[in-house]
Amino acid sequence: MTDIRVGVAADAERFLRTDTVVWFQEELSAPVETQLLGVPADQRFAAELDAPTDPTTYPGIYGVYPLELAVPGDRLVPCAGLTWVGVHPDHRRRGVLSAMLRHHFEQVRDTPGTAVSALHASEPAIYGRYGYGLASLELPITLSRGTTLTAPGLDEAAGAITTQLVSVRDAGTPERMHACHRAVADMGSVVGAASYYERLCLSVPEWLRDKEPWRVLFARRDGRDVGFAMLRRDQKWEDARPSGSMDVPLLVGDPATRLALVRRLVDFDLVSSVRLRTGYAEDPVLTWVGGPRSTSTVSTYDCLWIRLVDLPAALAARAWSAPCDVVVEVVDTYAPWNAGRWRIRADASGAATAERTDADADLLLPVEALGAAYVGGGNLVGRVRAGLVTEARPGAAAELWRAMRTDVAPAASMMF
Ligand SMILES: CC(=O)SCCNC(=O)CCNC(=O)[C@H](O)C(C)(C)COP(=O)(O)OP(=O)(O)OC[C@H]1O[C@@H](n2cnc3c(N)ncnc32)[C@H](O)[C@@H]1OP(=O)(O)O
Repeated sequence: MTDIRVGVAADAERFLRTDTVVWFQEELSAPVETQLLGVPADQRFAAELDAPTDPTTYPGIYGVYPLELAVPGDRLVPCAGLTWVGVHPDHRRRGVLSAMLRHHFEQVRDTPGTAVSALHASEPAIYGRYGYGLASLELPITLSRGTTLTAPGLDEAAGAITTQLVSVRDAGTPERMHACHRAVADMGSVVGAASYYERLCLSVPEWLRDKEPWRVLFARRDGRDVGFAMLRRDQKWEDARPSGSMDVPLLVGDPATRLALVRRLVDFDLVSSVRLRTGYAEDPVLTWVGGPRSTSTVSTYDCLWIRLVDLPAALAARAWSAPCDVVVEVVDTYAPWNAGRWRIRADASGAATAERTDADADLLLPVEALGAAYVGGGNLVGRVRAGLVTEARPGAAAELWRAMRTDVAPAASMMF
């Protein structure tokens, strides 16, 4: 078999061209570095083969956005945001992705301070084999114009919010978005680096065509930004009646701020439906409107996939919900340094350690089960019942799960 070598992609144009072939996209007029904004040059990687290949593209590419993940305990921890993954159609199904992911895990392992990798999957069947667990769900919610949102306990705080609509092209918009997001990241969501918000605010002509530029509705309290909704409207008329739609990929703020923002979003002139791509399993929006049948539609998709790359460091980085003392036997093919037996102990203060042990295992689990449970979304008892985790000591899965679960389900993470 041909050898596959993975390293930094020195040729940015070749990297971009590979992406264009993989995703069968039109070529954009924006400069190469503009299109790659947010992926630092030393975080663009490529696979090369020993055999001769097309010199204008790479056989495979991937990139990493430097992110922060909001974990239990109200903390932001560094997280490698795996993205731009693509294998040239001529080289698929020969192990290029597998080689790139082995490389990615070694890179993350060797990056001080970063213990987890996360992604959004193009197809859900790809990443479980590499140790990523499905950590949260996304429930896009569509609301009709004028939907009533009932939240008596938040009315006063929401009433103190004013809103301001700006364009992504207005000076300072990415910086304001970044500052708001870092200040109020919901548990389970990710926050980008400053350059990621510049990327969100790019106005590439081919992405716009007949569409309005993205806009940002900032929420302000006492003269300060406290949240925002990113939005775009699409004009439409049916039988001479306005039936425009609005797309909202990002909604940030504490509950009262989100209430004020959503109330404003369902009260835009000429817009008859608002699609919040930010919904999640325990999203208060679903409660405020009176349940799923009070929406126009609500659907369910996989959202963030999380992979523990440095298992003991990752487990120690979050707060734990209850004490536990459980020995787990971890199966990990792609990051073999995690494989084997670990004693996981959490105390009443919420601190936890994972240490190597020779003691008998209480639980046998694939590393993706810990990734799925990392922000409190993937029920370990449910996995035992589903035959995906094996319990040697009855009650061990419940003990570990009670320590890892969280009071509310993880929020949906923004797309990256
Ligand atoms: C985080 C992100 O960026 S998500 C974006 C992912 N990229 C895409 O979807 C772009 C289009 N697809 C591609 O570029 C490629 O098909 C990739 C990247 C998904 C897979 O690359 P390949 O080099 O073909 O994968 P590789 O040969 O290493 O396959 C490894 C295993 O995954 C399986 N696999 C690969 N792709 C898929 C898929 N789409 N669905 C199910 N299984 C898959 C292979 O069958 C193989 O299984 P095996 O180990 O049991 O034999």
